[in-house]
Amino acid sequence: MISMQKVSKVYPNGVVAMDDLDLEIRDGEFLYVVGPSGAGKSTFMKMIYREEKPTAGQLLIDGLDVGKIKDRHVPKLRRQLGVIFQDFKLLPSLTVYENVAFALEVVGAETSSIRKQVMDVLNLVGLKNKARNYPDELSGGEQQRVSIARAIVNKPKLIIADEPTGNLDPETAWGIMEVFEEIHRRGATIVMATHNRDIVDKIRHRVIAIENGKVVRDEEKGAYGYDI
Ligand SMILES: Nc1ncnc2c1ncn2[C@@H]1O[C@H](COP(=O)(O)OP(=O)(O)OP(=O)(O)O)[C@@H](O)[C@H]1O
Repeated sequence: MISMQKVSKVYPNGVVAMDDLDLEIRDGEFLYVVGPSGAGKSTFMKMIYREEKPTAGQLLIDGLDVGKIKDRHVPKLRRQLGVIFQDFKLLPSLTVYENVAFALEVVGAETSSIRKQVMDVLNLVGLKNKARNYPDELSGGEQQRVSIARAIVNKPKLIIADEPTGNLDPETAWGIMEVFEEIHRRGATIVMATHNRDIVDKIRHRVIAIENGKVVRDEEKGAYGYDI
C-alpha cells in the first residue's frame, strides 16, 4: 500500500524532519506511529497525504509516486485517502449530515445515493440521531465521530489519523478506537500517530517509533514504549 525508499524531508529553515526513511506498510495493516514531540510524526503523515513533499527519496502509494504528482492531481489522491485530525476540522455552519454529505458532493457523487451513504456511515459511528445537529451542539467525541464519518464516507482504502484522540478524555478515546477497529476489520489500512500509551498498549498493532526523523523501532503488536 505504502512504500517509502530513502525518504527525507528538510524544511526550508534547515530542520531535518525525516531522515532517509525506508518503510513498507502493507494492505490492511494498522500502524501506530509513536515518538517524542517534534520527532517527525506529523511530517511523516503529511507526506502521505501530500501536504508536504519529500525533499529526497520516493514515497509510493499503490505504486503512485506521491512526491512527484502535479499539484492539480493532489485532490484526486486525497479522495482516495481519509484524513482525520486532532482538532476535527468540521465546517461549523453545516449540520452533521451536511458535513459528511459535503465530502461526497465534492467528488460528484449521485445525489440519489448520497443520503443512504451518509446515513449508513453515521450509523456506523453511532450518530444517526445527531444528523440535524451543528458541530457546536456536539461533545468532542461526537465531533470526532463526525470527522471520521466524513473521512470514510468515500470508502477509502487508506485512513491517515494524526492524534485523533489527542483532544478527548480517556473514555471517549476508547469509543473512538472502537470505530477505528471496526473500519480496520472492514479492510481499511490505518496509519495513526498517537501519544496515547494506554491505547497502544491495549489494542495491539504494529508500532513504529520515530525519533529525530528516523524509525528507531518497528514491532508487530508492539507497545508504546515511552514513559511520557
Ligand atoms: N513547516 C515547518 N517548517 C519548519 N520546520 C517544521 C515545520 N513543521 C515541522 N517542523 C519541524 O520539524 C520537526 C518535526 O516536526 P513534526 O511536527 O513532524 O513532529 P511531531 O513528531 O509530529 O511532533 P508532535 O508530537 O509535537 O506533534 C520539528 O523539529 C518541527 O519543529
